[in-house]
Amino acid sequence: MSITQTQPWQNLQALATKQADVHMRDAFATDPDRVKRFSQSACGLHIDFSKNTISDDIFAELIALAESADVAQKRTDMFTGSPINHTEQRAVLHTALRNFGTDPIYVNGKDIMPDVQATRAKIKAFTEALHSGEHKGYTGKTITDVVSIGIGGSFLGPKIMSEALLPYHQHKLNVHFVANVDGCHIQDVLAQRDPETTLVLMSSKSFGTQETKQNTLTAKAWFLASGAPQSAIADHFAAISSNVPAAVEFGMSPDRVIGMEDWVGGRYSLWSAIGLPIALAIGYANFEQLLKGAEAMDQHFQTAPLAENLPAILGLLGVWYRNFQDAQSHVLLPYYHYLRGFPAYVQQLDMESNGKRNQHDGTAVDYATGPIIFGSEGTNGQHSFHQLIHQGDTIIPADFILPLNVPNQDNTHHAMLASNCFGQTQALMQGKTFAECRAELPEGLSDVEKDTLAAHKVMPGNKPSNTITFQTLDPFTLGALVALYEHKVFVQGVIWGVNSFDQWGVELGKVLGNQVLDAIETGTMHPAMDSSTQALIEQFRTAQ
Ligand SMILES: O=P(O)(O)OC[C@H]1O[C@](O)(CO)[C@@H](O)[C@@H]1O
Repeated sequence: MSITQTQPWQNLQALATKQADVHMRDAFATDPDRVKRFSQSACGLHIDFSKNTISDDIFAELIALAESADVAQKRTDMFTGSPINHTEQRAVLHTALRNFGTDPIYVNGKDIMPDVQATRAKIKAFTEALHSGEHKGYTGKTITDVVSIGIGGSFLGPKIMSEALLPYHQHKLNVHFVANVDGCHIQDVLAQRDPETTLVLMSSKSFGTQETKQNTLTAKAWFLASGAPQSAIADHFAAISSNVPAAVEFGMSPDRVIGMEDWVGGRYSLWSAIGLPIALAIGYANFEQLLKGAEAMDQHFQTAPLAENLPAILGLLGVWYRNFQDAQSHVLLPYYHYLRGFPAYVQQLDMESNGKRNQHDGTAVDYATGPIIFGSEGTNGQHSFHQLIHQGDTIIPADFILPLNVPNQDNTHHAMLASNCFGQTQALMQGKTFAECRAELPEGLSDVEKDTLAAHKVMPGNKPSNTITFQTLDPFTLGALVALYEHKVFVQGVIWGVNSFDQWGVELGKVLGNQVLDAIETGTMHPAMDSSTQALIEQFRTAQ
């Protein structure tokens, strides 16, 4: 039965019609306890979700919807290693990577936890060998810089979490991240490096990604062009991949390749060896805290009743806006400079997971699924796209994320940051009426001028937002925050009946891209190529 046939879904459709006449402003005015009922805390995170266009009835129906979609059972299936990524016949066990318990977790009858612990030990050993200077370059110098090459999940997690935890950097190594195949980036990064004190870390789950392989080949050529012997590759190149044979065939020394499992999705892989660059930046002890924060969120997700369950609440609110309020997108607004990359991280996590249109049995969905995710750091966004969020004709649910304290805090700056964060949520909720706008206009204007200007200044309000606060963004809290969004996405995928763990849609562009590359190199167009693509290739070839 499609989710749209369930009673909760039908009830929510009816409630949505009723809710259209309710403005949050009035809801707050008549219900002083609203914030108490619509706030929850766990794992050091506090979520105020009272500024949402929901009532108690709507919230109850959303919980019922999750029960009718059997979120609890699907959650257990994931945590216990069932092959829920059915189109790739794989388990989904990024949660095992941050499990510090002693219970076994079986995949195809094999307890995976000893391997998980062994990989953590390798991450620890590799980090300590570089931090202590034990691991030296071929000329005997200490490694000072790591160039981490990867893309997508093999780049966004490591880079953005390292950036977010800058106050926890150990300053033993400088870690540089390269993703794009645009040669400018790798050239710029290598131009500043000394081959004798640089280690290149190649991260690719599949070991089949063009950009990562080409960037690593360029780094290898740079290294050897410096006069380094081939034998030195083992000291200066390492890899992380689930395809260890391919890494070795590519020229990596076997003892410099750390494996990862195929039951870890790329966009869920920062907890695996793919997270090594994070450990290199913040130290293994802090990396373990990152894992422990996510473990705490896993335990909360597995045990908290749905109505008190942070990931379920965020997931269901997203479903309310996507399926009952015609929202197309969701904006993430971290009011913390170090978290400025978080929207980009969640973009891959959410859009590559739920940007799907088929249910498990293959039938096409007849309802909306994954939203467009975007965002930027606060207060910067206020001076660019918030105008549309406030006065545009579309609902854009927003997550405001704020640490209550920051390292080396300047109280004046931080109070201003917080005031803008909370003020934005209030303005979105409250809006400004025509009468309020008109009353403020200067006397000298005519009635027509006042009416016209006031109309332009009206802020409809009733715009939804969640506010996520926490004491400070330490590694534990960041781990919990990331796992919160992972499980939010999971809950939505279950409600929409899609497979959140494959990404078939990325393949065609790669195949056609290779055909275009062949045509660029040889001048021979692929027979099925359209005239536009052929013309673009011709233009490019002529310009070389
Ligand atoms: O780690 P890999 O296999 O190089 O893949 C990189 C990224 O490319 C994708 O497959 C998309 O093309 C992502 O899912 C993945 O995170």
